[in-house]
Amino acid sequence: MRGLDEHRAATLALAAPLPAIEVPLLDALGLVLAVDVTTPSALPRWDNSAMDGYAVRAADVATAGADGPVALRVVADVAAGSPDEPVVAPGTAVRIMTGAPVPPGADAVVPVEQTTVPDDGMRAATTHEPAAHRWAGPGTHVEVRAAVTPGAHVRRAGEDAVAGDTVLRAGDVVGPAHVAAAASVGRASLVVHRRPRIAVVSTGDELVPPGAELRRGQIPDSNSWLLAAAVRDAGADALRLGPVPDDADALHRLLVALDAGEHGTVDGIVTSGGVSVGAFDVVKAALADEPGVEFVPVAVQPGKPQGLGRLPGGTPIWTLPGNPVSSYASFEVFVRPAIRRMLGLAEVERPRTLAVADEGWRTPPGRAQLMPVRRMPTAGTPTAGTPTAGTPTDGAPAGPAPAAGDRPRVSRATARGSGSHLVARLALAHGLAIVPAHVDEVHAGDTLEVFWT
Ligand SMILES: Nc1nc2c(c(=O)[nH]1)N[C@H]1C(S)=C(S)[C@@H](COP(=O)(O)OP(=O)(O)OC[C@H]3O[C@@H](n4cnc5c(N)ncnc54)[C@H](O)[C@@H]3O)O[C@H]1N2
Ligand code: MOO
Repeated sequence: MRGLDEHRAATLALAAPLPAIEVPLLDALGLVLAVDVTTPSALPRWDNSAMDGYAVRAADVATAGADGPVALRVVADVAAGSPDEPVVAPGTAVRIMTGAPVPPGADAVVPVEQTTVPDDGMRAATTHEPAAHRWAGPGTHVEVRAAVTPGAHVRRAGEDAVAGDTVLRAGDVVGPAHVAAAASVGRASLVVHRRPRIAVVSTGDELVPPGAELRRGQIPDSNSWLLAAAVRDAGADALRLGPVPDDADALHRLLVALDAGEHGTVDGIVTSGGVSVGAFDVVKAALADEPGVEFVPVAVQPGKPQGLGRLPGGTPIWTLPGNPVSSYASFEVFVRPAIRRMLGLAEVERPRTLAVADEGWRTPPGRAQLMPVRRMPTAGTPTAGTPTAGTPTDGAPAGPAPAAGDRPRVSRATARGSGSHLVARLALAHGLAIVPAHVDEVHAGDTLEVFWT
Protein backbone atom coordinates (compact mmCIF):
# COMPACT_ATOMS: atom_id res chain seq x y z
CA MET A 1 0.00 0.00 0.00
CA ARG A 2 1.08 3.52 -0.77
CA GLY A 3 1.64 5.86 2.16
CA LEU A 4 -0.58 8.87 2.79
CA ASP A 5 2.20 11.38 2.20
CA GLU A 6 3.39 9.67 -0.97
CA HIS A 7 -0.12 9.77 -2.42
CA ARG A 8 -0.56 13.40 -1.40
CA ALA A 9 2.61 14.24 -3.26
CA ALA A 10 1.37 12.37 -6.34
CA THR A 11 -1.95 14.23 -6.35
CA LEU A 12 -0.30 17.61 -5.85
CA ALA A 13 2.04 16.87 -8.76
CA LEU A 14 -1.01 16.85 -11.05
CA ALA A 15 -1.71 20.50 -10.33
CA ALA A 16 -0.06 23.77 -11.34
CA PRO A 17 -1.23 27.39 -11.01
CA LEU A 18 -3.67 28.20 -13.80
CA PRO A 19 -2.80 30.94 -16.29
CA ALA A 20 -3.17 34.58 -15.33
CA ILE A 21 -6.12 36.56 -16.67
CA GLU A 22 -7.29 40.13 -16.20
CA VAL A 23 -10.71 40.41 -14.56
CA PRO A 24 -12.88 43.28 -13.29
CA LEU A 25 -12.24 44.11 -9.64
CA LEU A 26 -15.13 42.25 -8.05
CA ASP A 27 -14.55 39.14 -10.14
CA ALA A 28 -11.07 38.94 -8.61
CA LEU A 29 -12.46 38.39 -5.11
CA GLY A 30 -11.07 35.17 -3.64
CA LEU A 31 -8.55 34.70 -6.46
CA VAL A 32 -4.79 34.94 -6.22
CA LEU A 33 -2.92 37.91 -7.66
CA ALA A 34 -0.55 36.89 -10.43
CA VAL A 35 1.36 40.19 -10.55
CA ASP A 36 2.17 42.96 -8.12
CA VAL A 37 0.14 46.15 -8.20
CA THR A 38 2.01 49.43 -7.86
CA THR A 39 0.61 52.90 -7.48
CA PRO A 40 1.33 55.39 -10.27
CA SER A 41 0.92 58.35 -7.92
CA ALA A 42 1.18 59.26 -4.27
CA LEU A 43 -1.65 58.42 -1.91
CA PRO A 44 -3.09 60.76 -0.77
CA ARG A 45 -2.39 62.57 -4.03
CA TRP A 46 -2.23 65.98 -2.34
CA ASP A 47 -2.31 67.41 1.21
CA ASN A 48 -5.96 67.34 2.26
CA SER A 49 -8.09 68.11 5.25
CA ALA A 50 -8.86 65.47 7.88
CA MET A 51 -11.69 67.59 9.30
CA ASP A 52 -14.58 69.80 8.35
CA GLY A 53 -13.36 73.23 9.41
CA TYR A 54 -11.19 76.10 8.27
CA ALA A 55 -7.83 76.02 6.49
CA VAL A 56 -5.65 78.58 8.25
CA ARG A 57 -2.10 79.74 8.77
CA ALA A 58 -1.14 78.25 12.14
CA ALA A 59 0.86 81.37 12.99
CA ASP A 60 -2.32 83.49 12.69
CA VAL A 61 -4.09 81.55 15.45
CA ALA A 62 -1.10 80.87 17.75
CA THR A 63 -2.68 82.96 20.52
CA ALA A 64 -6.25 81.70 20.09
CA GLY A 65 -8.00 80.20 23.13
CA ALA A 66 -11.50 79.48 24.38
CA ASP A 67 -11.74 82.89 25.97
CA GLY A 68 -9.57 84.75 23.48
CA PRO A 69 -10.70 83.98 19.96
CA VAL A 70 -8.83 85.13 16.87
CA ALA A 71 -11.08 86.38 14.06
CA LEU A 72 -10.18 85.51 10.47
CA ARG A 73 -11.92 86.60 7.31
CA VAL A 74 -13.33 83.65 5.37
CA VAL A 75 -12.41 84.16 1.70
CA ALA A 76 -13.67 81.00 -0.03
CA ASP A 77 -15.01 77.48 0.26
CA VAL A 78 -13.20 74.27 -0.75
CA ALA A 79 -15.41 71.21 -0.69
CA ALA A 80 -14.14 67.66 -1.38
CA GLY A 81 -13.85 67.40 -5.14
CA SER A 82 -13.30 71.11 -5.68
CA PRO A 83 -10.47 71.98 -8.08
CA ASP A 84 -10.25 75.55 -6.65
CA GLU A 85 -7.01 76.85 -5.18
CA PRO A 86 -7.96 80.00 -3.21
CA VAL A 87 -4.93 81.51 -1.49
CA VAL A 88 -5.01 81.78 2.30
CA ALA A 89 -3.30 85.08 2.97
CA PRO A 90 -2.40 86.22 6.53
CA GLY A 91 -5.57 87.00 8.50
CA THR A 92 -7.81 84.90 6.30
CA ALA A 93 -9.21 81.38 6.28
CA VAL A 94 -10.89 79.09 3.78
CA ARG A 95 -13.85 76.96 4.76
CA ILE A 96 -12.77 73.41 4.00
CA MET A 97 -14.41 69.98 4.11
CA THR A 98 -12.87 66.59 4.92
CA GLY A 99 -10.89 65.29 1.95
CA ALA A 100 -10.63 68.65 0.14
CA PRO A 101 -7.16 69.80 -0.98
CA VAL A 102 -5.50 72.16 1.48
CA PRO A 103 -5.32 75.52 -0.33
CA PRO A 104 -2.03 77.35 -0.91
CA GLY A 105 -0.88 79.44 2.05
CA ALA A 106 -2.69 77.32 4.65
CA ASP A 107 -0.69 74.91 6.80
CA ALA A 108 -3.30 73.66 9.28
CA VAL A 109 -7.00 73.05 9.68
CA VAL A 110 -9.14 74.18 12.62
CA PRO A 111 -12.14 71.84 13.14
CA VAL A 112 -15.47 73.67 13.06
CA GLU A 113 -16.09 72.63 16.66
CA GLN A 114 -13.21 74.88 17.74
CA THR A 115 -14.72 77.93 16.10
CA THR A 116 -17.65 80.24 16.58
CA VAL A 117 -19.29 82.83 14.41
CA PRO A 118 -19.32 86.36 15.85
CA ASP A 119 -22.95 86.38 16.94
CA ASP A 120 -22.61 83.26 19.10
CA GLY A 121 -19.24 84.15 20.55
CA MET A 122 -20.79 85.47 23.75
CA ARG A 123 -22.54 82.19 24.45
CA ALA A 124 -19.34 80.25 23.79
CA ALA A 125 -17.36 82.48 26.11
CA THR A 126 -19.83 81.76 28.93
CA THR A 127 -20.34 78.05 28.43
CA HIS A 128 -16.99 77.06 26.93
CA GLU A 129 -19.00 75.00 24.49
CA PRO A 130 -18.72 76.53 21.05
CA ALA A 131 -21.86 76.11 19.00
CA ALA A 132 -20.84 73.27 16.72
CA HIS A 133 -21.97 73.21 13.11
CA ARG A 134 -22.43 76.99 12.90
CA TRP A 135 -20.49 78.04 9.88
CA ALA A 136 -19.03 81.32 8.75
CA GLY A 137 -19.35 81.47 4.97
CA PRO A 138 -17.21 83.41 2.51
CA GLY A 139 -17.31 87.16 3.09
CA THR A 140 -17.92 86.80 6.86
CA HIS A 141 -15.60 86.25 9.82
CA VAL A 142 -14.89 83.14 11.84
CA GLU A 143 -13.61 83.16 15.42
CA VAL A 144 -10.96 80.54 16.06
CA ARG A 145 -11.02 79.43 19.72
CA ALA A 146 -8.03 77.06 19.79
CA ALA A 147 -4.45 77.32 18.60
CA VAL A 148 -3.29 74.69 16.10
CA THR A 149 0.22 73.59 15.25
CA PRO A 150 1.43 73.58 11.64
CA GLY A 151 0.21 70.39 9.98
CA ALA A 152 -2.69 69.91 12.40
CA HIS A 153 -5.57 67.98 10.81
CA VAL A 154 -3.77 67.84 7.46
CA ARG A 155 -3.38 64.44 5.77
CA ARG A 156 -0.08 64.65 3.94
CA ALA A 157 0.43 63.68 0.31
CA GLY A 158 2.24 60.33 0.11
CA GLU A 159 1.47 59.44 3.73
CA ASP A 160 -0.10 56.13 2.62
CA ALA A 161 2.09 55.38 -0.41
CA VAL A 162 4.44 57.19 -2.73
CA ALA A 163 4.44 56.81 -6.52
CA GLY A 164 5.89 53.45 -7.49
CA ASP A 165 5.12 51.74 -4.17
CA THR A 166 3.86 48.15 -4.37
CA VAL A 167 0.44 48.11 -2.75
CA LEU A 168 -0.59 44.51 -3.61
CA ARG A 169 1.70 41.53 -3.98
CA ALA A 170 1.53 38.56 -6.33
CA GLY A 171 0.44 35.51 -4.37
CA ASP A 172 -1.97 37.42 -2.12
CA VAL A 173 -5.60 36.34 -2.08
CA VAL A 174 -7.86 39.18 -3.18
CA GLY A 175 -10.17 40.27 -0.36
CA PRO A 176 -12.25 43.40 0.13
CA ALA A 177 -9.22 45.42 1.29
CA HIS A 178 -7.30 44.43 -1.86
CA VAL A 179 -10.20 45.53 -4.02
CA ALA A 180 -10.21 48.86 -2.18
CA ALA A 181 -6.46 49.32 -2.58
CA ALA A 182 -6.66 48.53 -6.30
CA ALA A 183 -9.51 50.98 -6.83
CA SER A 184 -7.73 53.69 -4.87
CA VAL A 185 -4.66 53.49 -7.11
CA GLY A 186 -6.92 53.75 -10.14
CA ARG A 187 -7.19 50.10 -11.16
CA ALA A 188 -10.56 48.82 -12.42
CA SER A 189 -9.22 45.29 -13.02
CA LEU A 190 -6.70 42.87 -11.55
CA VAL A 191 -4.49 40.15 -13.01
CA VAL A 192 -5.20 36.91 -11.17
CA HIS A 193 -4.81 33.18 -11.69
CA ARG A 194 -7.92 31.86 -13.37
CA ARG A 195 -10.42 30.13 -11.10
CA PRO A 196 -10.35 26.35 -11.67
CA ARG A 197 -13.50 24.65 -12.89
CA ILE A 198 -13.78 21.11 -11.55
CA ALA A 199 -16.23 18.48 -12.78
CA VAL A 200 -17.76 16.23 -10.14
CA VAL A 201 -19.20 12.89 -11.26
CA SER A 202 -20.90 10.52 -8.85
CA THR A 203 -21.47 6.93 -9.94
CA GLY A 204 -23.70 4.09 -8.83
CA ASP A 205 -26.92 2.38 -9.91
CA GLU A 206 -28.29 2.78 -6.40
CA LEU A 207 -28.22 6.57 -6.51
CA VAL A 208 -31.17 8.88 -7.12
CA PRO A 209 -31.35 12.67 -6.76
CA PRO A 210 -32.08 13.92 -3.24
CA GLY A 211 -35.82 14.23 -2.67
CA ALA A 212 -36.74 11.57 -5.25
CA GLU A 213 -38.86 8.63 -4.10
CA LEU A 214 -36.71 5.66 -3.07
CA ARG A 215 -37.42 2.01 -3.75
CA ARG A 216 -35.61 -0.67 -1.74
CA GLY A 217 -31.88 -0.55 -2.46
CA GLN A 218 -31.84 3.05 -3.61
CA ILE A 219 -30.27 5.94 -1.69
CA PRO A 220 -30.00 9.66 -2.35
CA ASP A 221 -26.82 10.73 -4.12
CA SER A 222 -25.01 12.78 -1.48
CA ASN A 223 -21.47 12.62 -2.84
CA SER A 224 -21.96 14.77 -5.92
CA TRP A 225 -23.37 17.45 -3.61
CA LEU A 226 -20.69 16.91 -1.00
CA LEU A 227 -17.90 17.13 -3.55
CA ALA A 228 -19.39 20.03 -5.49
CA ALA A 229 -19.70 21.92 -2.20
CA ALA A 230 -16.13 20.99 -1.27
CA VAL A 231 -14.90 22.16 -4.68
CA ARG A 232 -16.58 25.52 -4.18
CA ASP A 233 -15.34 25.73 -0.61
CA ALA A 234 -11.82 25.19 -1.94
CA GLY A 235 -12.29 28.25 -4.18
CA ALA A 236 -13.07 26.61 -7.53
CA ASP A 237 -16.22 26.43 -9.64
CA ALA A 238 -17.99 23.06 -9.68
CA LEU A 239 -19.69 21.36 -12.61
CA ARG A 240 -21.84 18.76 -10.85
CA LEU A 241 -22.76 15.77 -13.00
CA GLY A 242 -24.48 12.58 -12.02
CA PRO A 243 -25.41 10.31 -10.61
CA VAL A 244 -24.12 8.24 -13.53
CA PRO A 245 -25.28 4.60 -13.65
CA ASP A 246 -22.86 1.67 -13.48
CA ASP A 247 -22.28 1.59 -17.25
CA ALA A 248 -18.54 1.71 -17.93
CA ASP A 249 -18.87 2.66 -21.62
CA ALA A 250 -21.27 5.51 -20.89
CA LEU A 251 -19.03 6.76 -18.08
CA HIS A 252 -15.96 6.54 -20.32
CA ARG A 253 -17.75 8.58 -22.99
CA LEU A 254 -18.64 11.23 -20.40
CA LEU A 255 -15.07 11.44 -19.08
CA VAL A 256 -13.67 11.68 -22.62
CA ALA A 257 -16.15 14.44 -23.43
CA LEU A 258 -15.16 16.34 -20.28
CA ASP A 259 -11.48 15.92 -21.16
CA ALA A 260 -12.17 17.21 -24.70
CA GLY A 261 -13.85 20.37 -23.42
CA GLU A 262 -17.33 19.42 -24.61
CA HIS A 263 -18.78 20.60 -21.29
CA GLY A 264 -16.77 23.83 -21.29
CA THR A 265 -13.43 24.37 -19.61
CA VAL A 266 -12.68 21.59 -17.13
CA ASP A 267 -9.45 21.81 -15.14
CA GLY A 268 -9.94 18.59 -13.20
CA ILE A 269 -12.40 15.75 -12.69
CA VAL A 270 -13.38 14.18 -9.39
CA THR A 271 -15.40 10.97 -9.39
CA SER A 272 -16.94 9.10 -6.49
CA GLY A 273 -17.56 5.37 -6.15
CA GLY A 274 -16.69 2.34 -8.22
CA VAL A 275 -13.00 2.06 -7.34
CA SER A 276 -12.85 -0.85 -4.94
CA VAL A 277 -12.80 -4.56 -5.73
CA GLY A 278 -16.53 -4.99 -6.39
CA ALA A 279 -17.95 -6.89 -9.34
CA PHE A 280 -19.47 -3.67 -10.72
CA ASP A 281 -16.78 -1.10 -10.01
CA VAL A 282 -17.62 1.22 -12.86
CA VAL A 283 -14.91 3.86 -12.55
CA LYS A 284 -12.15 1.28 -12.52
CA ALA A 285 -13.72 -0.43 -15.54
CA ALA A 286 -14.21 2.81 -17.46
CA LEU A 287 -10.58 3.85 -16.97
CA ALA A 288 -8.97 0.40 -17.18
CA ASP A 289 -7.47 1.13 -20.59
CA GLU A 290 -6.35 4.67 -19.84
CA PRO A 291 -2.57 4.52 -19.51
CA GLY A 292 -2.41 7.84 -17.65
CA VAL A 293 -4.60 6.68 -14.77
CA GLU A 294 -3.53 4.36 -11.94
CA PHE A 295 -5.50 2.74 -9.13
CA VAL A 296 -3.67 2.28 -5.82
CA PRO A 297 -4.63 1.33 -2.32
CA VAL A 298 -3.46 4.01 0.11
CA ALA A 299 -2.68 3.26 3.75
CA VAL A 300 -5.35 5.52 5.15
CA GLN A 301 -8.73 4.99 6.75
CA PRO A 302 -11.16 6.08 5.49
CA GLY A 303 -10.13 6.44 1.86
CA LYS A 304 -8.13 3.35 1.00
CA PRO A 305 -9.06 2.75 -2.66
CA GLN A 306 -7.79 5.67 -4.73
CA GLY A 307 -7.15 6.40 -8.38
CA LEU A 308 -5.51 9.35 -10.06
CA GLY A 309 -3.81 10.45 -13.21
CA ARG A 310 -4.44 12.32 -16.45
CA LEU A 311 -6.84 11.67 -19.26
CA PRO A 312 -5.41 11.79 -22.82
CA GLY A 313 -6.30 15.48 -23.19
CA GLY A 314 -4.28 16.26 -20.04
CA THR A 315 -7.16 16.74 -17.61
CA PRO A 316 -6.22 15.57 -14.11
CA ILE A 317 -8.64 13.06 -12.60
CA TRP A 318 -9.06 11.93 -9.01
CA THR A 319 -11.26 8.88 -8.47
CA LEU A 320 -12.41 8.84 -4.86
CA PRO A 321 -14.06 5.98 -3.00
CA GLY A 322 -17.86 6.02 -2.80
CA ASN A 323 -18.37 5.75 0.94
CA PRO A 324 -19.33 9.34 1.79
CA VAL A 325 -16.90 9.88 4.66
CA SER A 326 -14.17 8.32 2.52
CA SER A 327 -15.04 10.71 -0.33
CA TYR A 328 -14.98 13.64 2.06
CA ALA A 329 -11.71 12.77 3.77
CA SER A 330 -10.04 11.86 0.45
CA PHE A 331 -11.10 15.15 -1.07
CA GLU A 332 -9.70 17.02 1.92
CA VAL A 333 -6.26 15.43 1.83
CA PHE A 334 -5.81 14.61 -1.85
CA VAL A 335 -7.91 16.97 -4.00
CA ARG A 336 -8.29 20.20 -2.04
CA PRO A 337 -4.56 20.92 -1.91
CA ALA A 338 -4.34 20.38 -5.67
CA ILE A 339 -7.19 22.82 -6.32
CA ARG A 340 -5.54 25.34 -4.01
CA ARG A 341 -2.35 25.00 -6.02
CA MET A 342 -4.29 25.58 -9.28
CA LEU A 343 -5.60 28.78 -7.71
CA GLY A 344 -1.99 29.91 -7.40
CA LEU A 345 -1.71 29.68 -3.61
CA ALA A 346 1.67 28.96 -2.07
CA GLU A 347 0.11 27.56 1.11
CA VAL A 348 -2.29 24.84 0.04
CA GLU A 349 -2.92 23.15 3.37
CA ARG A 350 -5.62 23.73 5.93
CA PRO A 351 -4.44 25.31 9.18
CA ARG A 352 -3.25 22.62 11.58
CA THR A 353 -2.76 22.65 15.32
CA LEU A 354 -2.16 20.18 18.08
CA ALA A 355 -5.16 19.12 20.11
CA VAL A 356 -5.72 16.87 23.10
CA ALA A 357 -7.80 13.73 22.72
CA ASP A 358 -10.65 13.75 25.20
CA GLU A 359 -11.17 10.03 24.82
CA GLY A 360 -9.33 7.02 23.43
CA TRP A 361 -10.07 4.78 20.45
CA ARG A 362 -8.45 2.02 18.47
CA THR A 363 -7.18 2.81 14.98
CA PRO A 364 -6.62 0.50 11.98
CA PRO A 365 -3.17 -1.10 12.15
CA GLY A 366 -0.77 -0.04 9.42
CA ARG A 367 -3.01 2.74 8.11
CA ALA A 368 -3.09 6.39 8.97
CA GLN A 369 -6.48 7.46 10.24
CA LEU A 370 -8.42 10.59 9.36
CA MET A 371 -10.77 10.88 12.31
CA PRO A 372 -13.59 13.45 12.17
CA VAL A 373 -13.29 15.29 15.47
CA ARG A 374 -15.29 17.84 17.34
CA ARG A 375 -13.76 20.61 19.40
CA MET A 376 -14.90 20.35 23.01
CA PRO A 377 -16.24 23.51 24.65
CA THR A 378 -14.16 23.13 27.84
CA ALA A 379 -10.70 24.61 28.46
CA GLY A 380 -7.78 22.23 27.98
CA THR A 381 -5.34 20.77 30.45
CA PRO A 382 -1.58 21.14 30.19
CA THR A 383 0.09 18.69 27.81
CA ALA A 384 3.48 17.99 26.30
CA GLY A 385 4.66 19.99 23.29
CA THR A 386 4.72 17.30 20.61
CA PRO A 387 2.06 14.91 19.38
CA THR A 388 2.07 11.90 21.66
CA ALA A 389 -0.06 9.95 19.22
CA GLY A 390 2.55 10.29 16.49
CA THR A 391 4.26 12.97 14.46
CA PRO A 392 2.95 15.14 11.64
CA THR A 393 2.24 13.07 8.56
CA ASP A 394 3.76 15.42 6.03
CA GLY A 395 5.84 18.52 5.66
CA ALA A 396 2.97 20.96 6.12
CA PRO A 397 3.77 23.52 8.77
CA ALA A 398 1.69 23.21 11.89
CA GLY A 399 -0.02 26.41 13.01
CA PRO A 400 1.58 28.43 15.78
CA ALA A 401 1.69 26.18 18.83
CA PRO A 402 -0.77 27.53 21.38
CA ALA A 403 0.21 27.54 25.04
CA ALA A 404 -0.27 24.00 26.28
CA GLY A 405 -3.14 24.94 28.57
CA ASP A 406 -4.95 26.57 25.64
CA ARG A 407 -4.71 23.54 23.39
CA PRO A 408 -8.17 22.54 22.16
CA ARG A 409 -9.64 19.28 23.34
CA VAL A 410 -11.27 17.08 20.76
CA SER A 411 -13.45 14.02 20.77
CA ARG A 412 -14.66 11.86 17.93
CA ALA A 413 -17.48 13.62 16.09
CA THR A 414 -19.62 10.51 16.40
CA ALA A 415 -19.40 7.60 18.78
CA ARG A 416 -18.75 5.31 15.84
CA GLY A 417 -15.64 7.26 14.89
CA SER A 418 -14.36 7.25 11.35
CA GLY A 419 -16.87 4.76 9.92
CA SER A 420 -16.95 5.64 6.25
CA HIS A 421 -20.76 5.48 5.92
CA LEU A 422 -21.54 7.89 8.78
CA VAL A 423 -22.50 10.80 6.55
CA ALA A 424 -25.48 12.07 8.54
CA ARG A 425 -23.32 13.05 11.53
CA LEU A 426 -20.26 14.15 9.57
CA ALA A 427 -21.37 17.75 9.92
CA LEU A 428 -20.72 17.51 13.67
CA ALA A 429 -16.99 17.48 12.94
CA HIS A 430 -14.88 20.61 13.18
CA GLY A 431 -11.82 18.99 11.69
CA LEU A 432 -9.92 15.81 10.93
CA ALA A 433 -7.35 14.38 13.32
CA ILE A 434 -4.48 12.68 11.52
CA VAL A 435 -3.37 9.63 13.45
CA PRO A 436 -0.15 8.26 11.93
CA ALA A 437 -0.01 4.74 10.51
CA HIS A 438 2.27 3.42 13.26
CA VAL A 439 -0.22 4.29 16.00
CA ASP A 440 -2.74 1.55 16.76
CA GLU A 441 -4.50 3.21 19.63
CA VAL A 442 -5.18 6.77 20.77
CA HIS A 443 -5.42 7.29 24.52
CA ALA A 444 -7.32 10.02 26.35
CA GLY A 445 -4.85 12.86 26.94
CA ASP A 446 -2.74 12.12 23.86
CA THR A 447 -1.90 15.06 21.65
CA LEU A 448 -3.01 14.76 18.05
CA GLU A 449 -2.46 16.82 14.96
CA VAL A 450 -5.77 18.22 13.72
CA PHE A 451 -6.55 20.20 10.61
CA TRP A 452 -9.60 22.34 10.94
CA THR A 453 -12.21 22.24 8.26
N1 LIG B 1 -13.99 -6.81 -0.60
C1 LIG B 1 -13.72 -5.52 -0.37
N2 LIG B 1 -14.73 -4.65 -0.29
C2 LIG B 1 -14.47 -3.35 -0.03
C3 LIG B 1 -13.13 -2.94 0.16
C4 LIG B 1 -12.10 -3.88 0.05
O1 LIG B 1 -10.92 -3.57 0.20
N3 LIG B 1 -12.45 -5.17 -0.22
N4 LIG B 1 -12.92 -1.63 0.46
C5 LIG B 1 -13.98 -0.93 1.13
C6 LIG B 1 -13.64 0.43 1.23
S1 LIG B 1 -12.44 0.81 2.34
C7 LIG B 1 -14.31 1.39 0.56
S2 LIG B 1 -13.96 3.03 0.86
C8 LIG B 1 -15.35 1.08 -0.42
C9 LIG B 1 -15.09 1.86 -1.70
O2 LIG B 1 -15.88 1.36 -2.67
P1 LIG B 1 -16.21 2.09 -4.01
O3 LIG B 1 -15.38 3.29 -4.20
O4 LIG B 1 -16.17 1.10 -5.04
O5 LIG B 1 -17.63 2.67 -3.75
P2 LIG B 1 -19.04 2.00 -4.05
O6 LIG B 1 -18.92 0.56 -3.89
O7 LIG B 1 -19.54 2.57 -5.29
O8 LIG B 1 -19.85 2.60 -2.84
C10 LIG B 1 -19.48 2.38 -1.54
C11 LIG B 1 -20.59 2.85 -0.59
O9 LIG B 1 -20.81 4.23 -0.76
C12 LIG B 1 -22.15 4.49 -1.19
N5 LIG B 1 -22.12 5.56 -2.19
C13 LIG B 1 -21.48 5.53 -3.35
N6 LIG B 1 -21.67 6.66 -4.04
C14 LIG B 1 -22.46 7.43 -3.27
C15 LIG B 1 -23.03 8.72 -3.45
N7 LIG B 1 -22.81 9.42 -4.56
N8 LIG B 1 -23.81 9.21 -2.48
C16 LIG B 1 -24.05 8.48 -1.36
N9 LIG B 1 -23.52 7.26 -1.11
C17 LIG B 1 -22.77 6.73 -2.08
C18 LIG B 1 -22.60 3.21 -1.81
O10 LIG B 1 -23.98 3.11 -1.85
C19 LIG B 1 -21.92 2.20 -0.92
O11 LIG B 1 -22.63 2.03 0.27
O12 LIG B 1 -15.35 -0.28 -0.72
C20 LIG B 1 -15.32 -1.12 0.45
N10 LIG B 1 -15.50 -2.47 0.04
O1 MOO C 1 -11.09 3.27 2.96
MO1 MOO C 1 -12.68 2.94 3.16
O2 MOO C 1 -12.65 4.50 2.72
O3 MOO C 1 -12.08 2.63 4.81
O4 MOO C 1 -14.08 3.16 3.95
